[in-house]
Amino acid sequence: MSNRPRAVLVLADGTVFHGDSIGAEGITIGEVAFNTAMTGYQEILTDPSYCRQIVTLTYPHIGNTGVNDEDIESTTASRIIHAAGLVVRDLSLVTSSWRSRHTLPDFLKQHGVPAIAGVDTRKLTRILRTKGAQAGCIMTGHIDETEALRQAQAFPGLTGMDLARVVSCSQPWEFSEGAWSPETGYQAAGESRCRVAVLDFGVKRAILRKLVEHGCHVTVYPAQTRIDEILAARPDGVLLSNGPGDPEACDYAIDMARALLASKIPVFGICLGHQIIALAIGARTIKMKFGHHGANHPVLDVDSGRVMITSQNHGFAVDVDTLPANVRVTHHSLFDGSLQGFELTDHPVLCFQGHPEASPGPQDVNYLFSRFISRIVKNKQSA
Ligand SMILES: NC(=O)CC[C@H](N)C(=O)O
Repeated sequence: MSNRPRAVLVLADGTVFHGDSIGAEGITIGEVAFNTAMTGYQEILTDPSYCRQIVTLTYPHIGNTGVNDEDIESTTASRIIHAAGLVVRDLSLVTSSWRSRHTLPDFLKQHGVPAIAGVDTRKLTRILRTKGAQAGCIMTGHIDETEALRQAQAFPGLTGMDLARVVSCSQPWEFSEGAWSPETGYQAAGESRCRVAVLDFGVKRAILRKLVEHGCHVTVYPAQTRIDEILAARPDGVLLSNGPGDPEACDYAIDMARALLASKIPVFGICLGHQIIALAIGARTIKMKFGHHGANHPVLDVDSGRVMITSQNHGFAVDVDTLPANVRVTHHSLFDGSLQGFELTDHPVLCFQGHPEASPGPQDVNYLFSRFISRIVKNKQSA
């Protein structure tokens, strides 16, 4: 037994896991999700899409490379870690990376996020896979298991929760950071070829960087920005970002997307953005049993017949049976057949459920950014 302070993770079904506290002291509740990525705990913790979720990493040894200043996905200085809590099997005793600035426990403490180590994450994952996603509570400091169970059971669940407006920025702002290289760090934006408006539902920095890398001048807008304000800025393309919570609860974004589709501006929807566009055209979304969270999910690119290994993080999905006739399915999951990508036959719109920007994960579907930019260039030429 270690001499670290104790912690418990209590699931809403009453299962109790004992372990060590490796983060902030206190209590946190959220939906417990498991992520199978072998690397990238820093990107995962700071991805705004994990708001109100307690992340369990199935890879057993976590913290080895510490935390650096570059791999933070959050765009807001006021909230760096978005995950509600962290569950790991084994915390590395040693931190080693030339970029490391903090240890993982120090980072968690600094940002007030409770975390537990020493948990049998295989057992936990099997429970989540078998019974489906459920709420949980991590409690550290003074531990009262009955109270932790009460709190876990009181979590209302992510269905119906609009979290995009919670994590979004409050003012429009410009982003100009390009790709990272070990020699130069993040490169400054070069000359821009087009102007892209990004609707921030909880956007990851990696998405913004990809746009800059492709020669876009990027303006980021709050989730509830009115369509007139976006169109008044005359963007050449619009990106609807990833984000946390239930897409169906984002009625303002669905209305905005519907109005956007009435224009002929090229649109790219990623993850929550993909779901919002699907809702705007009359399809439905459903809560998945335990979602897709990982960096090794095979997805079929229907056009090329090639299998892409993708980064995924979603708990809701578009119901493929509710798609209208003007949808052309471009990608589907080879794990469970769920919809992964579509285009519209009557509008330059492309949508992807996974994460083409990776971060963490493979870069196989990076080509969607080039496709979006070539649509923009084509549209500009024909205007
Ligand atoms: N990464 C995302 O954008 C997630 C989208 C949505 N919140 C879901 O869980 O399905």
